[in-house]
Amino acid sequence: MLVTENLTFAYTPTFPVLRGITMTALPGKITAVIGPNAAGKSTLLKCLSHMEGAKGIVRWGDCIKNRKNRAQWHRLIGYLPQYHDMRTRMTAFEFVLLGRLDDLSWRVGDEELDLVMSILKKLGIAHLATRYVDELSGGQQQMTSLAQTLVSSPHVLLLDEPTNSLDIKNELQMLDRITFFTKEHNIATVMTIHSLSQAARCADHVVVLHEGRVEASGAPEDILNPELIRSVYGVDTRIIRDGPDYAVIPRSIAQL
Ligand SMILES: Nc1ncnc2c1ncn2[C@@H]1O[C@H](COP(=O)(O)OP(=O)(O)OP(=O)(O)O)[C@@H](O)[C@H]1O
Repeated sequence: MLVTENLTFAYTPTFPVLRGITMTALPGKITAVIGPNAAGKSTLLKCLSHMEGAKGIVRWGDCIKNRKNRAQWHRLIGYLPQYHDMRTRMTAFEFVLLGRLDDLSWRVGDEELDLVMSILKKLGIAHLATRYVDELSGGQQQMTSLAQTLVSSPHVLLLDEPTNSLDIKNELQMLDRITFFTKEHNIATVMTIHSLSQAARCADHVVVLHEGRVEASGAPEDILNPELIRSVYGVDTRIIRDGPDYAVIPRSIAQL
């Protein structure tokens, strides 16, 4: 289980961005981190990855993240940032293979090549294998980056707005594949996402961040209600639930 206890972080001393975050993310489950712009969602993922150090505790089982075990921590984590630079003359296959860099020697074995191809197939992008990544569309680049993140077989998957720039079909496909890998490989997935409807649809657990604090957390159906959304986002909404379908419909800016 990924655990954070009282996680506190500031880019500049006078402006704390994360203020005592305590949360857990279970293997085989998707934890969606939601909240308004600038709430601290991306910063939280950076602090869970090897990128930023923070006060408080981040641990995976008995392994507590610290400066000395950066390499070990790096191997546990697959991190897909919000923005990734794909301006490189490399095929999608080569780009994904780079995700195995820690395990590659001077010769790339058949096992590595098969693994890359199998991930591309499972993500439905095998047809992109020989295309240059700098010539792919935003959505295709997003999928290719996810493949690179998954190919290192992480225990924890940190996805920062993975559905950014995807059309509705690819958004569904992306979320379904994230769900598949999370369950199939028993990964603890933590994902930031702006669509409350999609968060409700695919997450097992939701953490609501507001001004760097956890405002609420729990199963989507237990916590995503118009009162909470009004107080966190300042928007009046209507929620429609019909079997597995869950839609959060924004109606107007709330008069607070
Ligand atoms: N590198 C940085 N240096 C200084 N301040 C930063 C830096 N990155 C983010 N911030 C600030 O930290 C706060 C939280 O930013 P963060 O990107 O974590 O929010 P977010 O919830 O992911 O927002 P969004 O939904 O807009 O992506 C914001 O006030 C932002 O301006």
